[in-house]
Amino acid sequence: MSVASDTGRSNTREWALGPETEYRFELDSGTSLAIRVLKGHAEVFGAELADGKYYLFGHECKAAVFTWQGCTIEMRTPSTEYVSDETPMNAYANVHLALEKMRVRALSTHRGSPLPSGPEQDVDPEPPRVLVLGPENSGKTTVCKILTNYAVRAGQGWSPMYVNTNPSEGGWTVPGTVSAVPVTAPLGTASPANPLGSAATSAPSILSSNALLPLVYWYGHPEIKRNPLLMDRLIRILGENVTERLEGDSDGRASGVIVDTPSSFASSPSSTSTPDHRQTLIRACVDAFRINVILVVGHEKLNVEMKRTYGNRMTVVKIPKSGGVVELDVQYRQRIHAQQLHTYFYGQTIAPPRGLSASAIGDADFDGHLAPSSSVIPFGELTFLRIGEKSMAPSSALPIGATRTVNEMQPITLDPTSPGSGLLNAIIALLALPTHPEETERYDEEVLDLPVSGFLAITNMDLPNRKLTILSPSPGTFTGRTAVMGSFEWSEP
Ligand SMILES: Nc1ncnc2c1ncn2[C@@H]1O[C@H](COP(=O)(O)OP(=O)(O)OP(=O)(O)O)[C@@H](O)[C@H]1O
Repeated sequence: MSVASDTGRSNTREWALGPETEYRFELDSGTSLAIRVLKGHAEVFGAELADGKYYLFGHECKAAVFTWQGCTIEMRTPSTEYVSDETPMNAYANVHLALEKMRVRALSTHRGSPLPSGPEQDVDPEPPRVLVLGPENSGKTTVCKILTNYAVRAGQGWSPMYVNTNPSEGGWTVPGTVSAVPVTAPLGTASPANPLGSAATSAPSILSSNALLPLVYWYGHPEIKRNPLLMDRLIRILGENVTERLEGDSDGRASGVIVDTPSSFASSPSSTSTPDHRQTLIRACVDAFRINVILVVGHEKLNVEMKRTYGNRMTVVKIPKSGGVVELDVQYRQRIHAQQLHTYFYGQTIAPPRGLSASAIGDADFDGHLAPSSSVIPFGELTFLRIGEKSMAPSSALPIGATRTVNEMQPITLDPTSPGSGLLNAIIALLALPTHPEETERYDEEVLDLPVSGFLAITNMDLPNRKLTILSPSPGTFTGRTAVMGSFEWSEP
């Protein structure tokens, strides 16, 4: 049972939540919410809330506070809110237990310890490498977060590798990327601008104890159909790097891999002229991350299709979609992209709701302010590239017999002096330096395989003096570096 009561203090309310219920909320633009647990235990998408500590939510965050045994929570300035006792948490917890068993067996084998007894005694123990698929707004990212957070909280020292292959979601950096990171502490949910918590690259030092250093590749666009070939290549290169990293780390390997995917992997794009690349991209993920478990969130047809394609060599399980998942529309997603870009450069700041002072919050949550650096550099200091043509029809849409002069993966050097360069206000990815210096001059397709060391925004172009102004998270020199443009634009808020 859930009971709300007014505490008498302005804009403060208490909710008593019954066992296995969740308090769901949606924040309007410009509002924030502070929640603390007064009694019992509660969690947000698998991350436990410490007793008595205020947790701030902002930037149109939509989330839920779930409790297994019941609890009392207090909140300030609630907006859209309701309590539900119909959640899929039991099903998700069962999946977690099954994955946990796989981890324990994989680690025991590696350490040469006897395997825990059970019917799987004869099966070669492999850690869980999980691919999460589902249609738009099915809650895939939330499932990935819950499973990752439960693994981290299991007290076994697991550090599951979280892989984000959804370029529409910023993950730890900016939208337009694919990334991976071994997670060692529960992933928070304060703002959709940081859907997986903060990363070390842009997090202030006060958060660094919890900071993550993701491996990031730049795709450059929010939609997969823009350049599926590039996406395929990035997934494979990310997979190679993840596998390489885990080879030397047996405990990390036993923790397994959890891969979040874009919704376009689950449903064909509506345009009839666009070839259906989803099967190819699902296969790219399966191969790249050596997937052995596929979770399909609430989609019977996809579940059947996956069982038919992969059922003979791995576990394919359909899991229920939560009734709490919010339908996010295109405008919301665009606002969040802008917010994510802003957060990357300026940090995350959530103003506490009215009536709650900064000292009551008592930590960095409410002010993760960063100071980016703006510098003026000559045109020649950076080499600018774009991958493929600006607007490119898929190969299948070309007239029969026609071949294109520029392919989807060809890096094209951009001339900042040319009026159509599109560089003004572009978000650009600064590529990591090649490990072999003799490769610095290569602008062939291999440049695509370089990870990103950071992102920049071009805020001004001075054509007469051949200079541009660049916003970067921290001061630095860019001489001789290569930067790749995508389709994201910077706008000062
Ligand atoms: N139980 C819940 N209660 C309230 N909000 C929720 C709940 N579960 C998920 N949400 C919210 O619903 C939104 C969509 O969820 P999520 O991002 O997990 O879906 P998705 O399937 O990964 O989305 P996409 O279509 O971008 O692939 C998010 O804002 C998330 O925080």
